[in-house]
Amino acid sequence: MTKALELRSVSKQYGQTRALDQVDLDIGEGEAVAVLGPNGAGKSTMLSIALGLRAADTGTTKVFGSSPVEALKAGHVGVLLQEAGLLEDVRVSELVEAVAGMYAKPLPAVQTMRAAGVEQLAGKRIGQLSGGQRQRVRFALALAGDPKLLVLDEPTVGLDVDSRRSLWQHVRERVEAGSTVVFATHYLTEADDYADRVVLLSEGRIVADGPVEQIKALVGGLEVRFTWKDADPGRLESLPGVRQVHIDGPAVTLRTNDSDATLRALFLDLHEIKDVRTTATDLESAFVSLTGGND
Ligand SMILES: Nc1ncnc2c1ncn2[C@@H]1O[C@H](COP(=O)(O)OP(=O)(O)OP(=O)(O)O)[C@@H](O)[C@H]1O
Repeated sequence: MTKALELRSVSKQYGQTRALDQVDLDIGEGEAVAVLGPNGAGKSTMLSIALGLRAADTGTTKVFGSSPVEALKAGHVGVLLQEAGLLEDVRVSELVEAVAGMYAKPLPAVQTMRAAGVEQLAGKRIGQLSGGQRQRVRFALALAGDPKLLVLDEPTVGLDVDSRRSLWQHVRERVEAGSTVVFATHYLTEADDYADRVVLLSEGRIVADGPVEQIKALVGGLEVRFTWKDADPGRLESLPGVRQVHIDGPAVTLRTNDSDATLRALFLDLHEIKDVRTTATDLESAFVSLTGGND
């Protein structure tokens, strides 16, 4: 089966900064993949190399089996980049129509504008739009060619809650119809809610790659939270199953491989604790643990 995206040993250096270090990545058609990582991890660099907008120093990149530039020319790829410039003097509908006109099989402009929530803004000039409205126009331009692959770099930055929801709803509809979506985000809940797979980047390297559930499982088990006024870290560390102890004032969080054993020992031993809760490790904890928490 043709892959939507294939990176092989891709490296990129800016001066002394190694932005990408031997990255291998395969994304199949129909996948929804979130690229996560702290600031400077290499997310934008990786996406722009995948799009042919920056050249890698070494390695190869293929989009639907061709070079990224050929795939773009063929109209297979729609792109939303961080803070991409827009022409200030043209009206929204004119811009959407102009971009659609560059593709072989575009969506009707009205449909694109409706999908991106900019229908009501069609007659406005770009220069009159707010930051969030501009971001929705960028999304419209990414959709204009009805692409098989959507690449979105932090697509919901600056969007209000309703606009975010509607953007993701549209993205999911496209994925369900067979399109591929790759997006970079800092919002872990977006990866959790809208991606099937998470690629975690840290210092230019992929440190984890898999289904959301698998990434969560990598850091393992459950968290046990409770309050204990004068928590004794040594005692907590010696409880069965406990891998990690975090104390913040009276609030204690334990990460454990064996929550049953941890809870049994807690209740037997420590009568002063209150408000015990257990929760599955969330993506945020997985992220902090796997990237060293420098976001
Ligand atoms: N044009 C450039 N010139 C020099 N250094 C650059 C350039 N672009 C990126 N870098 C550096 O490369 C590294 C990776 O940057 P990149 O923008 O890919 O990270 P990112 O994960 O997208 O970060 P963010 O979450 O902040 O958007 C960073 O250390 C950054 O400072």
